[in-house]
Amino acid sequence: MEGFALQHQHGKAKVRVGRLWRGATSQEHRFVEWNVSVSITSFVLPAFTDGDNSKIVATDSIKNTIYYLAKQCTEELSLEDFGVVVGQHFLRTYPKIVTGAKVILSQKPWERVVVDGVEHNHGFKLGSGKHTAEVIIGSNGCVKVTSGITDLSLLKTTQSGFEKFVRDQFTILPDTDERMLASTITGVWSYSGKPANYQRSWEAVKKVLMDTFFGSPPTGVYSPSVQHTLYQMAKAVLVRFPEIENIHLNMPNIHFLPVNLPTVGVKFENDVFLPTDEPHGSIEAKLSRMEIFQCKL
Ligand SMILES: O=c1[nH]c(=O)c2[nH]c(=O)[nH]c2[nH]1
Repeated sequence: MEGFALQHQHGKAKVRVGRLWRGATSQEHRFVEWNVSVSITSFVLPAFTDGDNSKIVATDSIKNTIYYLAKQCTEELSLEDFGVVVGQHFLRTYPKIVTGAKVILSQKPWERVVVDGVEHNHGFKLGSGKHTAEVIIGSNGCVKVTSGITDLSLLKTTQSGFEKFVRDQFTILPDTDERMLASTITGVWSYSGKPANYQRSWEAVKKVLMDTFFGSPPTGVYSPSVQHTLYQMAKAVLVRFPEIENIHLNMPNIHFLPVNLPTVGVKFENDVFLPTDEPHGSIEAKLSRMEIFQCKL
């Protein structure tokens, strides 16, 4: 091809879908709001090189297919399972054209409202922490699923410090064993095997992440750094869920700056803060299971 190599894909990005399941017998409505992006790899090189569109599945058709498949899913299903349905559709419908599909999804955190301790049949409010997923399907039908969470904003007002770090001529920050700890967490984890229920699994992972960040309600748990807390959170997930093979956590350290007003005699006593968004500490890590190599003697 004219001495060049071209890698290409096409699809539709950010297709917004609301899906309501009304329940045949109960009054209880189930509702999700999804954002779906599909990207397919296919034999459409002539479209790029020669203007021959004859093998292009139109991105408009891809968008319409997403709505069609949402309609076909008459039973409630998880974000991940819908991603698999969408990806497999294109490979199965066009086996001679489509060689792979990548589906990136997110779910708005609508959650059922509870009124006076009773779950509402059809009332929802926005919660925190957005469920994300990515499904990659190869030409051999092999499916790779990752799940994730974004915008999980957590804050604790004590049981956090940062001490004994490198000191040089640029160091102003004092050691402290008493500070706020706040982060807006993004996490992505991959499954080696399919969990019984992706949505239940996602909720359980979110709970483990939060419980580990905060520690027990009365006393909490001391965090000597964001790094250490991140590691504890990631480790707790891998220990608790054998079907998860790795987890990547991004935990910006969102600073609450001490307010001192010396001219009027106001001294910071961990009471009045200046909340900030930027700049923030940028701390991320991926924890994976070690592969165990067995020697044959
Ligand atoms: O938990 C922290 N980790 C750091 O690496 C760091 N750096 C910094 O200035 N404050 C903090 N806090």
